[in-house]
Order: sequence, then C-alpha cells, then structure tokens
Amino acid sequence: MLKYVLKKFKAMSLFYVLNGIVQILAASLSVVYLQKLIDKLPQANRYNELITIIIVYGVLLLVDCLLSYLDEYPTRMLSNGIYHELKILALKKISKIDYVSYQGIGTGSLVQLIEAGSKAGKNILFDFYMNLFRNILPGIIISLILIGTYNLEIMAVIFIGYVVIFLISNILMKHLYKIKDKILTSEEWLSRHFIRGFMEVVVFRLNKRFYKEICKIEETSNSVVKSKTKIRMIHELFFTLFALIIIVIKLIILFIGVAQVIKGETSVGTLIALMAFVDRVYSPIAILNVIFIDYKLDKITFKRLENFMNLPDDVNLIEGNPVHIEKGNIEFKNVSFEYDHAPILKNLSFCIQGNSSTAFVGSSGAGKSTIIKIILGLLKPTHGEISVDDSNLSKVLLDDYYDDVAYVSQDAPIFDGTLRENIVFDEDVSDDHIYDILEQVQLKEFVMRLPDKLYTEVGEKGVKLSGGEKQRLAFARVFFQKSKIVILDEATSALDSINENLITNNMLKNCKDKTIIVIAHRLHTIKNVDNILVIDDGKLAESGSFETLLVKDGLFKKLWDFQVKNNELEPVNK
Ligand SMILES: Nc1ncnc2c1ncn2[C@@H]1O[C@H](COP(=O)(O)OP(=O)(O)OP(=O)(O)O)[C@@H](O)[C@H]1O
Repeated sequence: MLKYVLKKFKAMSLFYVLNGIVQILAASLSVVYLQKLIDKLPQANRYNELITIIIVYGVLLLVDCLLSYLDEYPTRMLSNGIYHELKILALKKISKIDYVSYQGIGTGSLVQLIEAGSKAGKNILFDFYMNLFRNILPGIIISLILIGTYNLEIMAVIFIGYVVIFLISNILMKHLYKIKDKILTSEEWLSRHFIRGFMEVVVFRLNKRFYKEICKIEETSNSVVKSKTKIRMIHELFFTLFALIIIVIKLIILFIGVAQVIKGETSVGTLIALMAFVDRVYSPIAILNVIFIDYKLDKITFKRLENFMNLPDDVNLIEGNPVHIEKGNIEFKNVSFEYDHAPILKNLSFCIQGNSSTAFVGSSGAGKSTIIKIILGLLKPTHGEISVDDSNLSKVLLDDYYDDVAYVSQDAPIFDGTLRENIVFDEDVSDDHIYDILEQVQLKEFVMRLPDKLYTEVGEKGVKLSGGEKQRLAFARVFFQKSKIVILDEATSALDSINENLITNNMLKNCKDKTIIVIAHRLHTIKNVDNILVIDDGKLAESGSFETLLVKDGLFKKLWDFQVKNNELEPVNK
C-alpha cells in the first residue's frame, strides 16, 4: 500500500530527498570552510587571501537557508497528501470489500483504525523513510567522512558511541511495543463506545446507560492517557541519554584534541570543526533512534490498517460478465447459505418470473433478508446457483447488474445530504421531474412546505425526517432509478396503513414492466402481489397467490390469523 502511495508522489518525494541531501552537504561544507578560515587567519598577511573562503562560506550558508525555505513546499504536500491518500484508499477498499467481511467490522473501530492507520502510514513513509534518506543517513555519512579526514581516533570513539546507543534503544523498544499494542486496542474500544454514545442518544438515555458508559470510557481513557505518558517519558529518556553521551564524547574530544593542539599535531580550527561535527553526527543518530522507535510503533498501528486492506474483496465488483437485465427472471437452484457455519438458507429453490410481483413472507429470522442480500449479490451462496435472466449471478459483473436493480432496505438508507441528493444523487435532473416523483410517494406537499424545499439538509441518516418520510424518500429514489428489478425489504414498515397501501399499490400499478420483490410483515400490503413465497427456517414452506395460501391452511394462514387476532390488520373478507 505504501509503495502505491510513494509511486503517486514520486516526483515530489525525489525533490524532497534531493533537497535534503543538498542542504546537509551545504551545511557540512560550511563547517569545513569555517575551519579553513580560523586556521588561515593567524598566517594571513592580506585580507584578500581570506575573501574567497568567506564568500564560499557565505554562499553555502545562503544555499542552506534558501533550500530550507523551499523544503516547506514538499513537506506540506507530502505529509498531508500521504495521509489523505491513505484514507482515500481505505474508502476505495470499502467500495469493493466483501460484504460479510464488512459486516464483521464496527463503524467506531473502523473510523479509529483508518484514522490512526493513515497517520501511522504517513509517519512511516514521510517521517521515517524520507527523513532517513534525505537527512539522517547523508548527515551521518558526510559528517563521519569529514571527521575521518581530521582524526581517525575520534571517528572510532564516535563509532563506539553508536553501538552503546543501539544497545540501549533495543532494550527500551521491547518495553514500548507492549504498551503500544495495549494503547491501540483500548483506543479502538474507546472510539467504538464514543460513536455508539453519540449515535444512540435515545436508547442510552431511556435505558439510563449513559452514566455507566461514561464511567467505563473514563476508566479506559485514563489508562490510555497514562500509557501514552509512559511512552513519551521513555522517548524523552532517549534524548536525555543522547545528551549525556554527546557530553561525554565532547569531553573525550577535548581531552585528546587539546593535547594534540598543544603538541602542534592539530590546528584550533580542526578542533572547533570536530566539536561541530560531533553535534552533526549525533543529532541525526539521536533523531534516528527516536524516529526508529516511532517507526516500529507506527508499524503496529499501520499493520491494523493493512489487515483491513487485505480483507477479501467482492470479486464480482471488479470482474465478471457484462450483463443487462431485460426480462427480470430470477431463479434459485438448491441454494444454501451459512453464517459462520450456521445454516441460514437450506437447499432453497424457487422461480420469480420477470414483470411480476413476488412477496417473501415468514417469521422473524426465517431468512428473508438473507435471500434479498443474495439476490443483490452482496452475500454469496455456500451451495447452489442463482440465475438472473440467463446469467449465473456468481459470474456477473455486479457494477453492471446494479444498473438494473433498485433496493430499499429495512432501515431506509438516507444519507447526510439534501433531499435532492438523496433522490437523484448528483444527476442532472430538473426540479419539476423530482416533484413529479415526490407526488407519487406522497411527499411533494411536505417538501413544498420546507423553506429550502429540495435543498433541505436531512442530517445524518436523515435524522431530521420522520421514519415514514425517510421511507418515502427512499421510494422516490426507486421511482427515479427506473430499474428492471425493484426490491423492497420492509420498505413501508414505518408508514401508516393509508400511505403504505397508497404507495405500494402505486408501485405495483406503475411498475408492471418490472420485477418487484417485497418483504412485508403486515400481510395486507401484499394482497395484490402475483406470488407469495413463504419461508420457514431457511426453507420454502409454501407458495401461491394470497387467496390460494389462505385456503391452504398452512404457515401463511397461521401468520394471517395471528395478525387478525392481534388487530394488526383487517380480516381479508371484511
Ligand atoms: N451478519 C450476520 N452474522 C451472523 N448471523 C446473521 C447475520 N445476519 C443475520 N444473521 C442471522 O441469519 C438469520 C436470518 O436473518 P434474516 O435477516 O435473513 O431474517 P429475516 O427473515 O429477514 O428476519 P426479520 O423478519 O426479523 O428481518 C437470523 O437468525 C439472523 O440472526
């Protein structure tokens, strides 16, 4: 994934790395010219002899200064760009992820995982790798070479210092890993609980859950804060240790260097240059150790994002046979489906004729919505085959198929946007055409009364609308889509009986050239459908028209009698 991102920012990254290397070269050479200046000063007779050195020294400082300004551009472009690119990749993943895998991830955890993972990915690529190649390695190499040209003994001392630092870092790192893993798990837990607290206000308030939720969240967030502080303290310990090591090395250089200057073996300029190079050689090492630890910790965070990105895709969204549904026939041949080895559908076979209406009926949990999700291609059958027209659904390119399928789910899928967007997305359609559609779903008057009419924002999940308004809005989208197959999964459950009958009948009347599939609990709404399939425990119990099933005295009759007895509907013969 990071390779892909790097490729996308190839030119910018190259510029950033080269700019860093040139800056280090200019800054290091400026130290060398300063040393030359100091050493030549006592022997110089005329000012002119030093002027070239001063000019070169000045130019090097100027180059360093200008390049560090230029650095700002790739710095901002890359750090922000990489982070956003990773988030976009995560959204692209969601667009094609296998539906069962998607069902296994909670929104709260997913949001935290993508947010933290994208930041970690940015840190790995930008803060670690790019820093390593443009700053740290060139800094160490150039400084070591220059120190070596002055004094090999001192180079050896510096090398021993490196080894000591490396050993200390490794001991501390093992401790940090454990803390980081704990923090990540707790943060994902926190995000999940925060999001459910923010979203389920009514459920939690009425069940008086907020107090306990907040207590649990406080407890976990206290432990996260403590662990994060601990990690920072250990981090800072590195800097303190480096500072101590640098002091020791500088003292050693002074002891060796001063003796050599007295003996006339080394110049004062060289001693000053060496002292400057110790900082130049150790600062990158100090930074390297710290960013290496960050890199290792970020890898743990990024691994979680990678695991999510490696979840299986729905291959039918990426490849498959092109399809155009003309007849709208659907056939299930011995279809079985399991969730985690628990059988949900058992050897189910049925035929839905194109241009007809079919209803699935059955007790709660019988498997009706599962059938719908299989017809939609979201779930793949464990055994058996589904044909749509003459195509095997498992071989069809779903993106093509979805041009001909409209679906309204149980929980009316309204998204955060305007009423208009919720009906036609960003299609170029006249307002008048939208109002015609709204009339068919009994929503025109309501929209006309709103100050912003079609441009009214509906809020997250359509929070500013009633349940029935949301469902009617979702219906309007179906009317607009003009798909060959229309699937309504309890799409009228939030409507009053008058509106429910009006809209369903409107749909049945206006969509005679479509295949309509309905799931409805209130059985009076499906009186006019052509065929009813009664599902019981994942199997087809019986099928037929409304009247035939009532005569049969089977499961459908039982469900009907139960609803009549409980006053859920009017008896059919009244
Ligand atoms: N993601 C899932 N993981 C595991 N089991 C699931 C999952 N989704 C549904 N099930 C189970 O599959 C069975 C069938 O569910 P389905 O939603 O198809 O029933 P249904 O007939 O539509 O029910 P209802 O009328 O209550 O909506 C149920 O027992 C349900 O608990």
